[in-house]
Amino acid sequence: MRSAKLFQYQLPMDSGVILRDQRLITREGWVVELCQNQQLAYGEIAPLPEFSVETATEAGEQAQQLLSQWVAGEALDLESAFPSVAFGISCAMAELAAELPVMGNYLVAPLCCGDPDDLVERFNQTPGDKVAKIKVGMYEAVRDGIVANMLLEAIPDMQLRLDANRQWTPLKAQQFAKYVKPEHRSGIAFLEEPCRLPSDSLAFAQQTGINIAWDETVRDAGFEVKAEPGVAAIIIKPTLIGSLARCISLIEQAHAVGLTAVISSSIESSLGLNQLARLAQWQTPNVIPGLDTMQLFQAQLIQAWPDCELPVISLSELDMVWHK
Ligand SMILES: O=C(O)CCC(=O)c1ccccc1C(=O)O
Ligand SMILES: [Mg+2]
Repeated sequence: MRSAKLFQYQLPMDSGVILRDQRLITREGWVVELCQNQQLAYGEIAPLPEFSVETATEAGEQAQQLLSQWVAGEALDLESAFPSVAFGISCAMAELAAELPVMGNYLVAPLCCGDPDDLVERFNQTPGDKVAKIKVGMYEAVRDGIVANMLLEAIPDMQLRLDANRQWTPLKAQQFAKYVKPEHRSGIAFLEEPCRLPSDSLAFAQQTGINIAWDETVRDAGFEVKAEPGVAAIIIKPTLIGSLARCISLIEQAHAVGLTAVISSSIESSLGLNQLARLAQWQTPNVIPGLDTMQLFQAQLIQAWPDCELPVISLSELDMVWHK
């Protein structure tokens, strides 16, 4: 016997969360509940404004269709579903089948704003490799270069991940690189998407010896996982990519050609973030995931994130919008 429910959630965000051109005041999404033989399983469907192709409304409508099929015992075609819907439903199905292991990797790469004392303190509080991430490309490229160089000098045993989100022209990317001393460049684990064009990013990596990672490019039509000089990693944001099976296939392809795969958040609530930590522990056990996004919220959802003190909104407080 099967039944399914869909709940709607809205969570208040911290005041300063900007997505591309838009301030994100509330995070909106859906919680899927699957029930089979009295066993319950959950998943989160949360298209990210400015990043997802689908809206929350469209995702909710498609989720209802797919959940109806699931209740009727039909096979689901998640590969043609919206990525956020495919991810949320496949997570709930994997939980039900006890395929998604319970243990998570909660050692996130701290998102840091450039203060080395801040980072040193965070590293002192957490075990594991020292890996941090900074966003670049928002201010002067030269300033970004100086900050990166300073952090690498201050914490020599740290691996730094940088993320430019395609903000630089090739010239600006060069200006950045000029300020990172050659001896520090190996301390950069990777720089995500320096330039608008992937070909410019590749040329940058090969000219500067700074490794890059694909993030946006992974979601471009026709993307193929392949080893290329200067490419170290691919970033997997499941809510933007699709089903667990699709994410795992990309991870396996990356590993097969010697690339690192990094599971990363699309600003899911604590519910989805916990599942991402579990996916990371399962499929990329030796890689610190990019999941330091709880700090962007003012509340958690259903399941708390480790050591996060924000209030937790329970399932019974959500509106059930559909059930079958
Ligand atoms: O990757 C991380 O460490 C955090 C997540 C993150 O950076 C992100 C989250 C949502 C949308 C875009 C981005 C981004 O890569 O800039
Ligand atoms: Mg990015």
